[in-house]
Formats: sequence, C-alpha cells, structure tokens
Amino acid sequence: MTVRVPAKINLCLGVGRPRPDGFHPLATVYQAVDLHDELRITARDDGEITVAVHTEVALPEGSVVPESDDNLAVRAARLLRKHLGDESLGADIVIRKVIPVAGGMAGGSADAAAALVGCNELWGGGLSKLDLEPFAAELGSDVPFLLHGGIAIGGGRGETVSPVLARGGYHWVFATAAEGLSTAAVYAEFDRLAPDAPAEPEVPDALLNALRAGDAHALGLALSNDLTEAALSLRPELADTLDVGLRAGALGAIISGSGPTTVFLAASEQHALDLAMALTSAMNAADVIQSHGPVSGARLV
Ligand SMILES: C[C@@](CO)(OP(=O)(O)O)[C@H](O)COP(=O)(O)OP(=O)(O)OC[C@H]1O[C@@H](n2ccc(N)nc2=O)[C@H](O)[C@@H]1O
Ligand SMILES: Nc1ncnc2c1ncn2[C@@H]1O[C@H](COP(=O)(O)OP(=O)(O)O)[C@@H](O)[C@H]1O
Repeated sequence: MTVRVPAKINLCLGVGRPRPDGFHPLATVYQAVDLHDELRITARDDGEITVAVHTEVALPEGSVVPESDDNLAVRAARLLRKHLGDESLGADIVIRKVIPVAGGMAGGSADAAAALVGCNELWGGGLSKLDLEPFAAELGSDVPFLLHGGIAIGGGRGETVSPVLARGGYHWVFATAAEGLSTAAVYAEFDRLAPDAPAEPEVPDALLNALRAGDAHALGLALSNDLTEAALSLRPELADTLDVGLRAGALGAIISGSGPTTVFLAASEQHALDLAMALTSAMNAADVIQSHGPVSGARLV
C-alpha cells in the first residue's frame, strides 16, 4: 500500500513563553502544501518493522534521516501496534523523501502521520483519523495536523487542530538552505531573545480575514513568524534570501516554522516562476521549489 503525505508551512506562528513542561504555547495557522513524501508499506507477520529511505532531495550538511527505530515512521508504527496489542504485526516501510529535511516543513512528522494511516489500514486497526490524533500528538507537536491537511489553526503546543474558514488556493516558492536547523535550538534561542513572550499568543485577525476572503495580497501582508529573530540570529544569511524575494515582488516572505527554509507568496503561477528565477539567480539557496496549497493530509493512493 502507498500513502502520500504533504509538507506544511505556518502562515503565522505566534509563540508564548515556555510552559512548565518546557514546550511553548503556540497560536499558528498551518497550511499543507503540494510537496509530498510517499511511503510504501508492506505487511510482515514476524513482528519486524523495518525502514529504508530513498532521498530525492539534497540532504543538508550534518543531517541524516535514520534508517533505524529512530525514524519517526517506525516510532509511529510501533506506537500503533502497542495500542492494537498484537506483537506479531510487522511492516516494511520504504520512504521516498521529497520534503526538505530539517527545513521547518515537518517532513519527519509527515512520515509519522503517513505511517499511522498506512499501518492502521494494513493491520485492520479500523481507527478513524480522529482516533489516530492522540497517537499523532504523542509523536510530535505538528503530526496531528498532517493527518488532516488543508488549513487549520494549531493551539496547545501545536497539537490541537481546528479547521479554518478559507477559500482559494495560493502559489508558493520555497528556498531551501544547505544546512538544516534544529527545532529545539531555535526555540532555545527564542527564549534567550524573548524572555517576556506572552503566556497566550494569538492568531492575528488580519490573517483569518485574508483567508476567509481568499485574498492573496492581504495574506502576504499578514504572514508572520515569532521565531524569525531566533532563526536569523542562528542564520543571519537568511535575511538576504528574504530580501531577494521581497525585491522580486513577493506578496510576503517568511521563514518556515523554525527554518531554515524561506517561503514566498506569489500572486499567480507565472509570478511564482518569476520569483523562483530571481531566487535561483541570487544563488544563496540550496534549492528553489514552486508549490501550491492547500492540499489534503496523509492519504492512501
Ligand atoms: C516549529 C514548528 C512549527 O510548526 O515546526 P518545525 O519548524 O519543526 O517544522 C513546530 O512547533 C515543531 O513541532 P515538532 O517538530 O513536531 O516538535 P516536537 O517534536 O514536538 O518537539 C521538538 C522540540 O521542539 C521544542 N518545541 C516544540 C513544540 C513546541 N510547541 N514548543 C517547543 O519548545 C521542544 O524543545 C521539543 O523538544
Ligand atoms: N522520517 C523522517 N524524515 C525526516 N527526518 C526524520 C525522520 N525521522 C526522524 N527524523 C529526524 O528528524 C529531524 C528533523 O527533521 P524534519 O522533520 O525533516 O525537520 P523539521 O523538524 O525542521 O520540520 C531530522 O534531522 C532527522 O534526523
């Protein structure tokens, strides 16, 4: 069986001061975008769960996608099996990795969501996506969103998702970086730079109004990310990439999640092509990718 699962971007990312458990309260709006990993999963009846990764993107320096029990897809399969209570259930998982690794686009979380959906089907678990949500949340803060996809508000530490009234589709350009960024390191830098962050961050009304109206120009102006300063402090050169996109007429430019991928909103497919050309010519990105969203979450094909 094959499962396709998208990457995500955060249209806004409001971050509060850390909770007693160390996680940061978030007020974010996720959008799933047309950049997919694919998992082929076959059943085995000896209780073994294996993973192989075929990487179709340049891996950032120093990054690896583990082909071991540390892979988030394997952790997801093991967690589901524990719930189903049958140790003889096994699977061979082959990941075709297209989502940039350690880029702030939730590629590992996407694979975890896909493994939950695929193994549930393969092993006859009979669980709905809603039933899978608690397992998703245990695996990572942005895994529940990737079960559903589309556009959704993320609250709590990112794991509680609720739908957003939105219309229209959006054209995006992504610029990836040669070196990944650790999510935990960016949050730690945020704590250093913003000791007075609010206890309860909020989603800006302007963003929700832009989505309700399907207005790309208004959305471009409303894009925001509270981790920007922290990501730029660790990677100052990302400011140049954001500048290149804005000078080339992007409706908005932000860092994706904890970075280092940068995200640019275009007015049309042709405009996205122009932006992509400008970003490629500037030669400060590892790769430049055109995409669109929203798209649906993890699904069997
Ligand atoms: C920043 C975001 C924005 O959507 O995405 P990425 O840039 O990683 O894709 C997410 O908050 C990342 O979510 P995810 O990658 O699932 O994080 P987790 O595995 O739950 O946690 C990894 C580490 O990030 C920090 N963390 C994560 C979420 C959160 N609300 N507060 C945190 O402080 C913690 O240090 C934690 O140990
Ligand atoms: N299936 C997977 N795909 C990608 N990374 C994974 C996977 N399983 C574990 N990881 C680990 O998670 C780290 C974060 O990767 P990723 O989810 O791609 O980025 P981000 O958290 O920035 O969105 C990687 O450096 C990798 O070591």
